[in-house]
Amino acid sequence: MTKHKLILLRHGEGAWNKENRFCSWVDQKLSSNGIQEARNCGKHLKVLGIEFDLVFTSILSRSIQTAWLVLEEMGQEWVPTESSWRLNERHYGALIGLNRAEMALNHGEEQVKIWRRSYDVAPPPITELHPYYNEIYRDRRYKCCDVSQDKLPKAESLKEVLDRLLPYWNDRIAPEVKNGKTILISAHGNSTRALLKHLEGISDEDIANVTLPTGVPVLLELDENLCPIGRHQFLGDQEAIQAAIKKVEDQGKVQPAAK
Ligand SMILES: O=C(O)[C@@H](COP(=O)(O)O)OP(=O)(O)O
Repeated sequence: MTKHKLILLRHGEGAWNKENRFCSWVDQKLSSNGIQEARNCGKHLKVLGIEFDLVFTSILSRSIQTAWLVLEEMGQEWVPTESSWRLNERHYGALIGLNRAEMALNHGEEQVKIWRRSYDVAPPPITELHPYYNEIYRDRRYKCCDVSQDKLPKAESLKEVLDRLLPYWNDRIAPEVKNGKTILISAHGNSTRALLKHLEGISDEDIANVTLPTGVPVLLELDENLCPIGRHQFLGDQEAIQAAIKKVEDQGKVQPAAK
């Protein structure tokens, strides 16, 4: 049986991951910890003998920077890389820039969980009054997309992320996987969750329980029809990975001191 190896990666920790703010389409760079996470990821993949043929990223710096650092650690900087807005993080709309724990205090942990992890509920849309509206929509990178600027999202559910990601997967990435290319997709928590949901056939309910920590490579093995052979695996120290997953889940809870 043909086995295609696909590595999915949520970028290393970004400055706003650290501050527990919804970052989404704001172009934050990696924190020093995030740089180290990306480097460690590259070291780990090198030890495993992975040889990439192609790399796909979003058009947000944290995913591109992560891919560079991974490739540098692996001595594979030459590997062709392609970036698309379709791999961008979920558009968190009006929540962009807000602190998750403060939102939990003001709106309740359950509401924050619905905004973060439900499949088909979108957060309230971003408007022109939002402090990051211009920074996002006046950015030149969004003039170079395969849709016009006015068609870009103003908020997205995970379902809407999958809807805009799927054409790129089907037309651009899947054919390369089928051709036997070993591929790294360096993207984001929710764009990766959307793709995993699609490839593994995870239900709308169960996807709420899939959480990705930063900088941890996820291995997915696929057969010739791109059906998964077994479940996705987090590569690395399993205990540390479980602790990192819990930390991401707890970001949407009221901080103990404020309870
Ligand atoms: O937009 C963000 O802040 C996080 C995801 O946030 P949550 O869905 O985990 O709240 O995306 P990423 O760091 O992967 O780019």
